Amino acid sequence: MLAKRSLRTAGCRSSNAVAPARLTTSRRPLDVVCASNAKFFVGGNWKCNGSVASVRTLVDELNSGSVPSGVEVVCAPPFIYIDYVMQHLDKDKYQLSAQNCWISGNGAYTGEVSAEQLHDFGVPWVILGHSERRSLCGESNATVAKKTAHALAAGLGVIACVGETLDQRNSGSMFQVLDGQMQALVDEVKDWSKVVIAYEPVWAIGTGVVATPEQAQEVHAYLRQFCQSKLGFGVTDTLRIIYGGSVNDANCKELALMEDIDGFLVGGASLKGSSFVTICNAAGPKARR
Ligand SMILES: O=C(CO)COP(=O)(O)O
Repeated sequence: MLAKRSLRTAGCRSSNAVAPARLTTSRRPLDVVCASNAKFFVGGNWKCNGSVASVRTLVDELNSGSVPSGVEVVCAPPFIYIDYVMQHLDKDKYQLSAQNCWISGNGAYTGEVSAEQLHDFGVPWVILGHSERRSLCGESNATVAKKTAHALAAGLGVIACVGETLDQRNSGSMFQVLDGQMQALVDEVKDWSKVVIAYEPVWAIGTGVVATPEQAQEVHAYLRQFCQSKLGFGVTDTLRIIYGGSVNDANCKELALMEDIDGFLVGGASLKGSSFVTICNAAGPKARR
């Protein structure tokens, strides 16, 4: 494990929020590290939501919204709607992402979509290691890391997700869990220039219990220092570490102010065009031309 620091866990935003229990560790404060110099990054993970009609409406809403050119915005529809979204979403504002891909190339893998196929079809990004795939589909750290390396080799950019459960946070194993998830990636990934790390605490996903800006900042700084110690400043200078978990149009600005938050991965609020566009505009001075 890396440096030691204390965790502040009070102050969740939702009235029906269940705040993760307070805990302290004997961690030392982290060295100050610089936040990423790359563009602010906002991803919309539509998950397994939508219909032909609702996707059409969402695409229209997104196209009518104004997004700063200094923010990189990526939308991740379910596979079945990618073609429609590719045809109709404004490419000047939005890029496309898949939500998953297979661990290797084309072959006898019924029901899967390969990174090579995504690249061939013109999809530049893929989300890998989302906690829903880890918990519901049994994807291990090693699987996620191998998928990431394969997708990068196939030419995709990867939004690689990490994050702890509430039990792990409360029992004090959060940093070990994050270390394990990150180390697996460090072991497999050779070129980090097309990797975005999404810190998504599982207890904040779809719960309305957003991490406080301080909670998110603390983990982002930890992850950045982890990468700095393993990969060097050359990588962390441009590595985006984005936050996901109950981000919405009301809480995004406050989170975006934190030094080490380089963007967001948005679930529920990405299904409403106006909310997602507001989140894309939360970068403030972090939006780089
Ligand atoms: O899982 C998420 C994005 O990948 C976050 O989902 P919510 O924004 O709905 O909490």
